[in-house]
Amino acid sequence: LFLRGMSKKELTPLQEALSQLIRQLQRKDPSALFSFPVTDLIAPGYSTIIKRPMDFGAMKEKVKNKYYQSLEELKEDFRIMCENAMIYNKPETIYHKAARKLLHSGMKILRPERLESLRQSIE
Ligand SMILES: COc1ccc(Br)cc1-c1nc(N)nc2[nH]cnc12
Repeated sequence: LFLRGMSKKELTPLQEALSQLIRQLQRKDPSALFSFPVTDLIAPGYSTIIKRPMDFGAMKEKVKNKYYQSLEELKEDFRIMCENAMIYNKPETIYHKAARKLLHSGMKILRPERLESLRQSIE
């Protein structure tokens, strides 16, 4: 059978790079506040206030489905995820502060020169 030879784990270089970046970013979210979607149960009115919900689980799904065409698209989703939390949650909350801290450390992991050299290693 065709699938016999294909180990299911066979990822493209882009998928490998994206998965590695997500692993590094998730390490900066030890409370796993960003691992799963925010529900209206956890955060009343969230789905009406936040137009583009995003979380690490959704990012992994997009990698698996080959949705991302570039590293930059992952960076964009990561930024949206952090900004959502900073929009919905007031500045003095732990969630707003966690999001700001995550955004800051994530932008170091995703800094342009880092993505540039990663991009070259994929081509
Ligand atoms: C998945 O979200 C959570 C899970 C568990 C717990 Br406790 C809190 C959240 C959460 N709560 C709020 N208000 N804003 C967020 N932004 C990202 N996470 C959150």
